[in-house]
Amino acid sequence: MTFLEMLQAAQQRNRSLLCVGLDPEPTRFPAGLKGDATRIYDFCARIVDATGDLAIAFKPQIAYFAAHRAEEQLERLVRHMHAAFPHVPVILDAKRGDIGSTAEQYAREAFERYEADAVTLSPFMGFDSVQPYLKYPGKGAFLLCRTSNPGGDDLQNQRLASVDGQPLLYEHVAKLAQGPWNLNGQLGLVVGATYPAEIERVRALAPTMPLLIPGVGAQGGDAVATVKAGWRADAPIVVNSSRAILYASSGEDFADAARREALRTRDVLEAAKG
Ligand SMILES: O=C(O)c1cc(=O)[nH]c(=O)n1[C@@H]1O[C@H](COP(=O)(O)O)[C@@H](O)[C@H]1O
Repeated sequence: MTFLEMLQAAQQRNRSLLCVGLDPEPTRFPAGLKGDATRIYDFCARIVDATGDLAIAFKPQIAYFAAHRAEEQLERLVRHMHAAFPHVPVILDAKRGDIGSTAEQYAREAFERYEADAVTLSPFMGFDSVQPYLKYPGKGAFLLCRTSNPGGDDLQNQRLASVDGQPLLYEHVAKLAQGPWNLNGQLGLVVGATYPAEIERVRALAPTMPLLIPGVGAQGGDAVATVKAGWRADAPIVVNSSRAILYASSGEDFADAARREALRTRDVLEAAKG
């Protein structure tokens, strides 16, 4: 099964475009777990169990584990995701980007060590920095294109005078990813929910690619506008929310509250398909 097929199957099975982001911050854990980095797995596994039937994907952010020396907890968590929800793909958010020989190690880390189904990558170093990830059949790679943060403007909105049609940098990334870089149909693009007009533009340039769209929830992106701009029946969108789900309650009921928020967001996204 290809990564794209996995996404399509999860979308249909769970009737969902919602990606549950795992960005565990021990200081925000509920009493009993609060401040204890050895309990990252326990916190995240409760969230996974409470939301897995509502998700098109899970997206653990590697920095939140590595910063606490919790890489082994991340390995265990991904194994748990695969065992409990085998039809829900896992996107490792690592935003890697390096020369080919180093990229081979990052690819091995993402796909062999952590057993992720897809990874996020920075395309800044060019195609040879992306190619090693494409040697893993069935795995996906999402390239940062038009990111959700305000500073995304600094480079991504610059015009490339040397390229035909003088596109903006993010438009050029979208064209490369839809065209010559997408050797085996493994690529997708990252576009922020905070910029629906740019989602629409990316969708026009990359009509068949899966889009990973973070920025609803804590960053205030418009979920309805996101779906209207990016969703197509034959090209999935994966709309990520992390903190709004993880920290929906700081009490003992955190997993139930996470489920309620995931359900609410899932339903808003579904309704917006029209
Ligand atoms: O690649 C990403 O996942 C990503 C790209 C982007 O443009 N913006 C963005 O927020 N992200 C990630 O998506 C998550 C958003 O988290 P919340 O703002 O808490 O929903 C974080 O893990 C970010 O690192």
